[in-house]
Amino acid sequence: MGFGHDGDVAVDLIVPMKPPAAGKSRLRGALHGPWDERRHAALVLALARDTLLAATASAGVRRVLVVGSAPATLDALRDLDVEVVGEEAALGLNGALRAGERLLRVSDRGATIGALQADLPALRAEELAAALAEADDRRCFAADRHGTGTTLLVSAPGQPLDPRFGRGSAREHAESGAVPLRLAAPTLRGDVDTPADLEHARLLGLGTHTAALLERECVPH
Ligand SMILES: Nc1nc2c(ncn2[C@@H]2O[C@H](COP(=O)(O)OP(=O)(O)OP(=O)(O)O)[C@@H](O)[C@H]2O)c(=O)[nH]1
Ligand SMILES: C=C(OP(=O)(O)O)C(=O)O
Repeated sequence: MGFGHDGDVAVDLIVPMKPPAAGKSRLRGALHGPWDERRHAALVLALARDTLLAATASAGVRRVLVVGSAPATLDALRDLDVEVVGEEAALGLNGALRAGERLLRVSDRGATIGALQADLPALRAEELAAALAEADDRRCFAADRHGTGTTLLVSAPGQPLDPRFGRGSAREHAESGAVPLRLAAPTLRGDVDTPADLEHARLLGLGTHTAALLERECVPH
């Protein structure tokens, strides 16, 4: 349980996403010019694409399930090694994560389930793998670089994920008994909610899709 055939940890990850044009509203000032739905959605999808490429390349990751509130808006991600499903109803962020967990447990009741944010464009597979290894069958979380949000929550094998994402989620996860991961993992903690976060991720080293999009959009650096 929680281990792959080779004896390594094996985690099924859920990545929740709103429609890209609607999500990440605090990032609306990141691109130049008047806000444009199509360009904003392209940025949000680029962030997700880089996140998902790192997640699927990470040791210790078995499946990656993207749970979208409107999955048709996520078609651009279907060429990746991920599954894309929709919520049956508007469930909210934690409801969508619980729905993803139920779906994954149909295949493996004893699975180790993780929730990963979709806005980690500098994420390195090695850092995610190290975080999953440190979790070591305990319910654990990685706080974001500000210490307030959560970028990764992992269940114990076969045990509830019990997601408490939202404002102040790092504290909520700690108070619910999840163990804070200690490793530095700056790219895992570098979620992008604001233009300042995007600049921080750029300093860490953006994934190729976000970097190319910013280059096309002529965002100075
Ligand atoms: N499937 C699903 N994903 C959600 C839902 N609400 C939020 N998310 C996703 O969860 C992640 C974190 O959500 P939030 O912190 O609310 O981010 P956001 O709403 O995209 O960003 P802001 O508009 O800037 O607050 C983002 O990737 C969202 O797209 C939901 O109801 N269903
Ligand atoms: C919902 C969360 O993320 P964000 O930083 O995108 O608000 C969270 O950290 O729980």
